[in-house]
Amino acid sequence: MIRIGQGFDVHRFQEGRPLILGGVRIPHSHGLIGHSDADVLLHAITDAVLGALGKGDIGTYFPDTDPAFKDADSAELLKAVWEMARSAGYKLGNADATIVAQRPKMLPHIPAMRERIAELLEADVGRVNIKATTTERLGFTGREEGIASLAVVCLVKEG
Ligand SMILES: Nc1ccn([C@@H]2O[C@H](COP(=O)(O)O)[C@@H](O)[C@H]2O)c(=O)n1
Ligand SMILES: C[C@@]1(CO)OP(=O)(O)OP(=O)(O)OC[C@H]1O
Repeated sequence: MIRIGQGFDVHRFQEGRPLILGGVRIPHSHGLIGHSDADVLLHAITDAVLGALGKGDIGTYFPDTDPAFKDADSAELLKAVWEMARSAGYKLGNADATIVAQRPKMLPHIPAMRERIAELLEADVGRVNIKATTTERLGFTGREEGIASLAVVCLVKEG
């Protein structure tokens, strides 16, 4: 059995916040704000896993009104969702994601993000691909107001 899910998320920049993407701290003047640590890449991947499972979205399980998830480590949220996939008998086929950001340059940080995401999804790093693009200074990402991420996840189960 093969199941596919997609995810999309956006978070706003604020000066002086830590920037955490794909579970990796990235040096930058601004970080993202949210109820959690605002890891927009892990949120998109979490939603893609839930989409593949047909189990709703990240806010269904971790509401942004619940103080329990204030400043939550998004890696822990993805781990909990991955446990749902694993207990249903799925393994990662592959994950592919795009970070939409004018700055900072993501390329130097992508190997570390791939390693961390592969670890969270209990898969070889070759099954995880992360890309980055600017929007050529157009729109909210181009104005550096925030970062968007998109993700697709394919889950596979024997039989
Ligand atoms: N924040 C970003 C954005 C892009 N990259 C890398 O640059 C390449 C060219 O980006 P364009 O938006 O001009 O197509 C892109 O393919 C990425 O490799 C990046 O590292 N960080
Ligand atoms: C992760 C959660 C929960 O802390 O909060 P945020 O960091 O605001 O992220 P978002 O992608 O807006 O929605 C999911 C939330 O429920």
